[in-house]
Amino acid sequence: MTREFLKMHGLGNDFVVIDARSEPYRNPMVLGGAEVRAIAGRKTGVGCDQLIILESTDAPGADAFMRIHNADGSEAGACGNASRCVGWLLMEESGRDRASFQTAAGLLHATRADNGRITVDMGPPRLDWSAIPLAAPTDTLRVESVEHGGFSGPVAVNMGNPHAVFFVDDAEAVPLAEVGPVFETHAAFPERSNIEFAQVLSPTAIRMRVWERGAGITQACGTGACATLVAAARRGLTGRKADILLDGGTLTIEWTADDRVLMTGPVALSFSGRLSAELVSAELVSE
Ligand SMILES: N[C@@H](CCC[C@H](N)C(=O)O)C(=O)O
Repeated sequence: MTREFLKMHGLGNDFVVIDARSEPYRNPMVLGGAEVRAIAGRKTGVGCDQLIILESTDAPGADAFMRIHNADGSEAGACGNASRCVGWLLMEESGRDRASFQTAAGLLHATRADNGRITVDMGPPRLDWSAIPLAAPTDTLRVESVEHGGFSGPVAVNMGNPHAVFFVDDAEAVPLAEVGPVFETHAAFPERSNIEFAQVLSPTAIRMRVWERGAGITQACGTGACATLVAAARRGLTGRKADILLDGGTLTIEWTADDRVLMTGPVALSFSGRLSAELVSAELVSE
Protein backbone atom coordinates (compact mmCIF):
# COMPACT_ATOMS: atom_id res chain seq x y z
CA MET A 1 0.00 0.00 0.00
CA THR A 2 1.25 3.49 -0.76
CA ARG A 3 -0.25 6.86 0.03
CA GLU A 4 -0.12 10.21 -1.69
CA PHE A 5 1.14 13.12 0.36
CA LEU A 6 1.84 16.82 0.03
CA LYS A 7 4.95 18.40 1.49
CA MET A 8 4.14 21.90 2.78
CA HIS A 9 5.65 24.43 5.13
CA GLY A 10 4.95 27.66 6.94
CA LEU A 11 8.18 29.66 7.35
CA GLY A 12 10.21 26.44 7.24
CA ASN A 13 8.12 24.60 9.85
CA ASP A 14 7.48 21.66 7.55
CA PHE A 15 4.69 19.12 7.18
CA VAL A 16 3.75 15.94 5.41
CA VAL A 17 0.02 16.28 4.70
CA ILE A 18 -2.06 13.16 4.03
CA ASP A 19 -5.62 13.59 2.78
CA ALA A 20 -7.67 10.87 4.46
CA ARG A 21 -11.10 12.35 3.78
CA SER A 22 -12.16 9.82 1.16
CA GLU A 23 -9.62 7.06 1.82
CA PRO A 24 -9.14 6.62 5.58
CA TYR A 25 -5.61 6.52 6.95
CA ARG A 26 -5.19 4.38 10.04
CA ASN A 27 -4.58 6.19 13.29
CA PRO A 28 -0.78 6.36 13.66
CA MET A 29 -1.09 6.10 17.44
CA VAL A 30 -2.23 2.52 16.97
CA LEU A 31 1.33 1.93 15.84
CA GLY A 32 2.82 3.68 18.84
CA GLY A 33 3.97 6.50 16.61
CA ALA A 34 6.53 4.37 14.73
CA GLU A 35 4.97 5.14 11.38
CA VAL A 36 4.97 8.87 12.09
CA ARG A 37 8.60 8.76 13.14
CA ALA A 38 9.53 6.86 9.97
CA ILE A 39 7.76 9.36 7.70
CA ALA A 40 9.23 12.31 9.65
CA GLY A 41 12.78 10.95 9.56
CA ARG A 42 15.13 13.38 7.81
CA LYS A 43 17.45 10.70 6.40
CA THR A 44 15.24 7.71 5.61
CA GLY A 45 11.74 9.22 5.50
CA VAL A 46 10.21 12.25 3.80
CA GLY A 47 11.27 14.49 6.69
CA CYS A 48 8.96 16.84 8.56
CA ASP A 49 8.35 18.51 11.90
CA GLN A 50 4.70 17.41 11.93
CA LEU A 51 2.54 14.87 10.10
CA ILE A 52 -0.89 16.33 9.29
CA ILE A 53 -3.83 14.08 8.50
CA LEU A 54 -6.97 15.58 6.99
CA GLU A 55 -10.04 13.57 7.94
CA SER A 56 -13.73 13.93 7.16
CA THR A 57 -15.93 15.25 9.97
CA ASP A 58 -19.56 15.72 10.93
CA ALA A 59 -18.69 18.77 13.08
CA PRO A 60 -21.11 21.60 12.19
CA GLY A 61 -19.50 24.23 9.97
CA ALA A 62 -16.24 22.32 9.46
CA ASP A 63 -14.86 21.37 6.03
CA ALA A 64 -12.46 18.79 7.53
CA PHE A 65 -10.79 17.57 10.71
CA MET A 66 -7.06 18.30 11.06
CA ARG A 67 -5.09 15.71 13.08
CA ILE A 68 -1.57 16.71 14.12
CA HIS A 69 1.34 14.44 15.02
CA ASN A 70 4.78 15.64 16.06
CA ALA A 71 7.89 14.06 14.54
CA ASP A 72 8.30 11.94 17.69
CA GLY A 73 4.86 10.38 17.09
CA SER A 74 2.97 12.25 19.84
CA GLU A 75 -0.35 13.87 19.00
CA ALA A 76 -0.79 17.65 19.43
CA GLY A 77 -3.94 19.71 19.86
CA ALA A 78 -2.90 22.65 17.70
CA CYS A 79 -0.42 23.75 15.03
CA GLY A 80 -0.53 27.31 13.78
CA ASN A 81 1.65 26.97 10.70
CA ALA A 82 -0.13 23.80 9.57
CA SER A 83 -3.47 25.56 10.15
CA ARG A 84 -2.53 28.17 7.57
CA CYS A 85 -1.44 25.42 5.14
CA VAL A 86 -4.67 23.44 5.61
CA GLY A 87 -6.78 26.61 5.42
CA TRP A 88 -5.08 27.47 2.12
CA LEU A 89 -5.57 23.93 0.74
CA LEU A 90 -9.28 23.96 1.60
CA MET A 91 -9.75 27.44 0.06
CA GLU A 92 -7.93 26.42 -3.12
CA GLU A 93 -10.16 23.36 -3.32
CA SER A 94 -13.46 25.22 -2.80
CA GLY A 95 -12.52 28.44 -4.60
CA ARG A 96 -13.80 30.37 -1.59
CA ASP A 97 -11.95 32.93 0.53
CA ARG A 98 -12.75 31.26 3.83
CA ALA A 99 -12.31 27.75 5.23
CA SER A 100 -13.18 26.19 8.58
CA PHE A 101 -11.75 23.04 10.04
CA GLN A 102 -12.06 21.15 13.28
CA THR A 103 -9.05 20.35 15.45
CA ALA A 104 -8.66 18.62 18.80
CA ALA A 105 -8.59 22.15 20.28
CA GLY A 106 -11.70 23.42 18.52
CA LEU A 107 -13.06 24.85 15.27
CA LEU A 108 -10.64 27.19 13.44
CA HIS A 109 -11.37 29.66 10.64
CA ALA A 110 -8.93 30.69 7.90
CA THR A 111 -9.22 33.63 5.51
CA ARG A 112 -7.06 35.16 2.79
CA ALA A 113 -4.90 38.17 3.72
CA ASP A 114 -2.58 40.44 1.70
CA ASN A 115 0.33 39.17 -0.45
CA GLY A 116 -0.94 35.59 -0.55
CA ARG A 117 -0.77 35.32 3.22
CA ILE A 118 -3.38 33.45 5.25
CA THR A 119 -4.96 34.55 8.52
CA VAL A 120 -6.19 31.95 10.99
CA ASP A 121 -8.33 32.84 13.99
CA MET A 122 -6.61 30.62 16.57
CA GLY A 123 -9.31 31.29 19.17
CA PRO A 124 -8.86 32.57 22.71
CA PRO A 125 -5.69 31.85 24.70
CA ARG A 126 -6.24 29.89 27.90
CA LEU A 127 -4.38 31.29 30.86
CA ASP A 128 -5.53 29.32 33.88
CA TRP A 129 -2.89 26.98 35.35
CA SER A 130 -5.12 23.93 34.95
CA ALA A 131 -5.71 24.66 31.25
CA ILE A 132 -1.99 24.91 30.37
CA PRO A 133 -1.78 22.36 32.08
CA LEU A 134 0.61 22.94 34.99
CA ALA A 135 1.21 20.37 37.69
CA ALA A 136 0.02 22.62 40.55
CA PRO A 137 -1.90 25.87 41.09
CA THR A 138 0.45 28.61 39.90
CA ASP A 139 0.29 32.19 38.61
CA THR A 140 0.80 31.65 34.87
CA LEU A 141 2.22 35.16 34.47
CA ARG A 142 5.43 33.92 36.11
CA VAL A 143 5.87 30.22 36.77
CA GLU A 144 8.44 30.56 39.53
CA SER A 145 9.12 26.84 39.89
CA VAL A 146 10.50 26.56 36.33
CA GLU A 147 14.18 27.42 36.45
CA HIS A 148 17.31 26.05 34.80
CA GLY A 149 20.58 27.30 33.35
CA GLY A 150 19.98 30.92 34.34
CA PHE A 151 16.48 31.06 32.83
CA SER A 152 13.42 31.24 35.06
CA GLY A 153 9.81 32.28 35.52
CA PRO A 154 8.25 31.82 32.06
CA VAL A 155 4.75 32.95 31.17
CA ALA A 156 2.52 29.90 30.55
CA VAL A 157 -0.08 30.09 27.78
CA ASN A 158 -2.28 27.44 26.18
CA MET A 159 -3.09 28.04 22.50
CA GLY A 160 -4.70 24.62 22.06
CA ASN A 161 -1.31 23.29 23.16
CA PRO A 162 1.00 24.22 26.05
CA HIS A 163 3.63 26.96 25.82
CA ALA A 164 6.16 28.47 28.23
CA VAL A 165 7.60 31.81 27.13
CA PHE A 166 10.85 33.09 28.64
CA PHE A 167 11.71 36.76 28.09
CA VAL A 168 15.43 37.27 27.55
CA ASP A 169 17.78 40.11 26.66
CA ASP A 170 19.40 38.24 23.77
CA ALA A 171 17.47 35.41 22.07
CA GLU A 172 20.45 34.50 19.86
CA ALA A 173 22.57 33.73 22.92
CA VAL A 174 20.18 31.11 24.33
CA PRO A 175 21.66 27.56 24.14
CA LEU A 176 18.35 26.25 22.81
CA ALA A 177 19.41 22.68 22.07
CA GLU A 178 20.68 22.36 25.63
CA VAL A 179 17.93 24.00 27.68
CA GLY A 180 14.97 23.27 25.37
CA PRO A 181 14.63 19.56 26.21
CA VAL A 182 15.14 20.25 29.93
CA PHE A 183 12.22 22.70 30.00
CA GLU A 184 10.06 20.62 27.62
CA THR A 185 10.08 17.77 30.13
CA HIS A 186 10.11 19.87 33.34
CA ALA A 187 7.93 18.40 36.10
CA ALA A 188 5.81 21.57 36.11
CA PHE A 189 4.40 20.53 32.70
CA PRO A 190 2.56 17.19 33.03
CA GLU A 191 1.91 17.08 29.25
CA ARG A 192 5.35 18.52 28.41
CA SER A 193 5.49 21.98 26.83
CA ASN A 194 6.61 23.95 23.82
CA ILE A 195 9.35 26.37 24.90
CA GLU A 196 9.89 29.90 23.54
CA PHE A 197 12.69 32.39 24.17
CA ALA A 198 11.55 35.90 23.31
CA GLN A 199 13.43 39.18 23.04
CA VAL A 200 11.25 42.27 22.86
CA LEU A 201 12.68 44.56 20.14
CA SER A 202 9.95 47.24 20.28
CA PRO A 203 6.28 47.51 21.31
CA THR A 204 5.41 45.94 17.93
CA ALA A 205 8.27 43.49 17.29
CA ILE A 206 9.59 40.43 19.11
CA ARG A 207 12.43 38.10 18.14
CA MET A 208 11.57 34.55 19.17
CA ARG A 209 13.29 31.15 18.98
CA VAL A 210 11.46 27.94 19.72
CA TRP A 211 12.01 24.43 21.03
CA GLU A 212 8.89 22.47 20.07
CA ARG A 213 7.48 19.67 22.14
CA GLY A 214 7.95 16.46 20.15
CA ALA A 215 9.94 18.10 17.35
CA GLY A 216 12.86 20.05 18.88
CA ILE A 217 14.20 23.24 17.29
CA THR A 218 12.02 24.33 14.37
CA GLN A 219 12.27 27.29 12.02
CA ALA A 220 8.93 28.65 13.23
CA CYS A 221 6.01 27.80 15.48
CA GLY A 222 2.67 29.48 14.83
CA THR A 223 1.08 28.71 18.17
CA GLY A 224 4.40 29.66 19.79
CA ALA A 225 4.23 33.05 18.09
CA CYS A 226 0.64 33.48 19.34
CA ALA A 227 1.65 32.49 22.88
CA THR A 228 4.61 34.88 22.76
CA LEU A 229 2.45 37.87 21.80
CA VAL A 230 -0.10 37.01 24.49
CA ALA A 231 2.67 36.61 27.07
CA ALA A 232 4.32 39.91 26.09
CA ALA A 233 1.03 41.80 26.20
CA ARG A 234 0.17 40.28 29.58
CA ARG A 235 3.53 41.39 30.94
CA GLY A 236 3.00 44.89 29.49
CA LEU A 237 6.07 44.53 27.25
CA THR A 238 4.22 45.13 23.94
CA GLY A 239 0.82 46.11 22.67
CA ARG A 240 -1.71 43.52 21.50
CA LYS A 241 -0.41 43.35 17.93
CA ALA A 242 3.18 42.62 16.94
CA ASP A 243 5.41 41.01 14.35
CA ILE A 244 7.12 37.87 15.67
CA LEU A 245 10.51 37.38 14.01
CA LEU A 246 11.30 33.66 13.78
CA ASP A 247 14.26 31.82 12.25
CA GLY A 248 12.14 31.14 9.14
CA GLY A 249 10.50 34.57 8.79
CA THR A 250 7.83 36.78 10.29
CA LEU A 251 4.30 36.16 11.57
CA THR A 252 1.93 38.98 12.48
CA ILE A 253 -0.07 38.22 15.61
CA GLU A 254 -3.00 40.18 17.04
CA TRP A 255 -4.83 39.52 20.31
CA THR A 256 -8.17 41.19 19.70
CA ALA A 257 -10.33 43.00 22.22
CA ASP A 258 -12.82 40.13 22.04
CA ASP A 259 -10.06 37.70 23.10
CA ARG A 260 -9.27 36.02 19.76
CA VAL A 261 -5.69 35.48 18.59
CA LEU A 262 -5.27 36.14 14.87
CA MET A 263 -2.17 34.77 13.15
CA THR A 264 -1.17 35.95 9.66
CA GLY A 265 1.66 34.52 7.58
CA PRO A 266 2.68 32.70 4.41
CA VAL A 267 2.15 29.12 3.29
CA ALA A 268 4.14 27.10 0.78
CA LEU A 269 3.58 23.88 -1.14
CA SER A 270 6.96 22.23 -1.77
CA PHE A 271 6.10 19.03 -3.63
CA SER A 272 3.81 16.02 -3.75
CA GLY A 273 4.73 12.35 -3.70
CA ARG A 274 3.81 8.86 -2.61
CA LEU A 275 4.89 7.19 0.61
CA SER A 276 6.60 3.88 -0.12
CA ALA A 277 5.16 0.65 1.24
CA GLU A 278 8.16 0.50 3.60
CA LEU A 279 7.22 3.84 5.18
CA VAL A 280 3.54 3.01 5.45
CA SER A 281 4.33 -0.27 7.20
CA ALA A 282 7.19 1.15 9.24
CA GLU A 283 6.00 -0.54 12.42
CA LEU A 284 7.39 -3.81 11.05
CA VAL A 285 10.94 -2.53 11.00
CA SER A 286 11.11 0.04 13.79
CA GLU A 287 9.25 -1.65 16.66
N1 LIG B 1 4.60 23.80 14.78
C1 LIG B 1 3.36 24.02 15.37
C2 LIG B 1 3.09 23.36 16.70
C3 LIG B 1 3.08 21.84 16.58
C4 LIG B 1 2.65 21.10 17.84
C5 LIG B 1 3.57 21.30 19.01
N2 LIG B 1 4.91 20.84 18.78
C6 LIG B 1 2.96 20.61 20.25
O1 LIG B 1 3.35 19.50 20.58
O2 LIG B 1 2.09 21.20 20.87
C7 LIG B 1 2.82 25.41 15.21
O3 LIG B 1 3.12 26.03 14.17
O4 LIG B 1 2.05 25.88 16.04
